[in-house]
Amino acid sequence: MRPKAELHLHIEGTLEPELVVELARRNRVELPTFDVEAIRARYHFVNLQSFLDIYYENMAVLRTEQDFYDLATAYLKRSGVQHAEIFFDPQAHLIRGVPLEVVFGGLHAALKDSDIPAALIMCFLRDRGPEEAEEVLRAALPYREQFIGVGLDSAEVGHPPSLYRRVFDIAAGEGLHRVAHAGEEGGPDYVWEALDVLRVERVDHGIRAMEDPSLVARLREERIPLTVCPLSNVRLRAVPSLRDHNLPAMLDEGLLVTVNSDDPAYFGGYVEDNYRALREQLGMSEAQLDQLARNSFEAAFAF
Ligand code: HPA
Ligand SMILES: [Zn+2]
Repeated sequence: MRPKAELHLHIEGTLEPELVVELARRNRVELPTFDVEAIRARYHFVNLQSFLDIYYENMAVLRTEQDFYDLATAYLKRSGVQHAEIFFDPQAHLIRGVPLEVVFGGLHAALKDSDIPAALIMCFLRDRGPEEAEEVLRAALPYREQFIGVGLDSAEVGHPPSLYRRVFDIAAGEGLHRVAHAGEEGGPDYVWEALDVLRVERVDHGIRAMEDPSLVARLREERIPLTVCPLSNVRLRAVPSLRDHNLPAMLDEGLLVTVNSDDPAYFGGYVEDNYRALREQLGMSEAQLDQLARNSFEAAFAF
């Protein structure tokens, strides 16, 4: 296995059905079913929103610092990577009454105890608006040393990056790195806004950037990394099948693309599974896969 870094991974998206059941029992949370296979059988998605509905629903089992510790520890043990920059969604927990100190406490301790170097990137839920994002950032500043950057995720279309200018400006002022999901379901205009308005240093997904040649030129010239998630794109129907994925074309354009798992518990695999699918289903060469793995270290913030 070639060494690689994971740069697009939502820690809540590593919540495997087995852990959902274990945590539900531990915390006495009612579930529609305690059958692991029945939980997994629900993971058929038609778009981003249909995934997000289940993703947020399952988070109900995450209640204590120990839960967040166990979640992150389980991921780090099975990630198969040498370095990880990990997203988390504090608002998804705050709105359920789980305080920020519980989330930071558990995740930070897990990263500290891990053999793999890892860092946290705090994401704003773009479908909850810019005011709440700013509140969360201010509430997180006492934990400033525990995260390296901010990101923007959740439902993309209708929630353009430009709405988040102020909170990203504040983050930049705090010396935080900046990334945003853009061009997953949204068009190239969302990627332009992420670059021009939010001043992001990496674009998460960004596959639809390929629809705009001048945007492709900008990304190439500035060597802006794109964190692509092939199995996620197939499962959320951002692409019809892996054979139709434009990842090889992105490489051919000279873009700094990387391969990542996004939400591996939901999309059928961790980073190595994504590489294997690219080899087996898309026929990508070992040289191309080597390039993608090297890119992941060049694109990392904290490596
Ligand atoms: O792929 C994603 N896109 C947007 N928001 C998300 N939150 C978890 N995964 C994703
Ligand atoms: Zn994502």
